[in-house]
Amino acid sequence: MRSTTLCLPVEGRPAERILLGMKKTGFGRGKYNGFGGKIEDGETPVTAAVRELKEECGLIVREEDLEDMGELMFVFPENPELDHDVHLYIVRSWKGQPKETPEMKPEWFAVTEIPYKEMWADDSYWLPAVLKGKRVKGEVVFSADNEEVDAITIRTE
Ligand SMILES: Nc1[nH]c(=O)nc2c1ncn2[C@H]1C[C@H](O)[C@@H](COP(=O)(O)OP(=O)(O)OP(=O)(O)O)O1
Repeated sequence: MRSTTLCLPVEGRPAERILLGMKKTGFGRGKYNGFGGKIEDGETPVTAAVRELKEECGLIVREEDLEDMGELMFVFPENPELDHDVHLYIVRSWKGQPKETPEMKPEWFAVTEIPYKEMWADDSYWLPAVLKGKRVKGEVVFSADNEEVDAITIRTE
């Protein structure tokens, strides 16, 4: 099973704005999402999160500026090869400006205007808690078409 990262740049504490990216290629194409991807051999979740953020939207962050917001497991019963876990991070400090890359088109949203209908179906269950500063741990089971949530267990800390 693969492990991935998902990093959410935000402004404000509590969060007032969030940077999301419209994914242009690969898994989750056509959806707004945080920035991240597979943890490669030899990487830690944190080093992978730093690399992916730069690759996908050009922001340069320090490892110590990543706030660990927990871990989620995504299960696709009809496509077990898609099963993966994701290490979640929030970051509030970076260098550079968000820029469009071949993978993602970044866009700022007020936290009151997050486009949940154009995001992965699980996000509306856990993202509000994470934006309030709560760490989450949980599991999401997707429907046969990978578009709906069939079951979800989220614990907040
Ligand atoms: N249900 C879900 N909800 C969510 O909010 N993010 C999800 C998600 N399922 C996957 N993701 C995120 C996690 C991770 O950042 C990304 C998937 O990473 P992958 O490595 O599979 O895809 P990529 O096409 O980005 O590949 P690489 O960048 O080449 O590693 O999508």
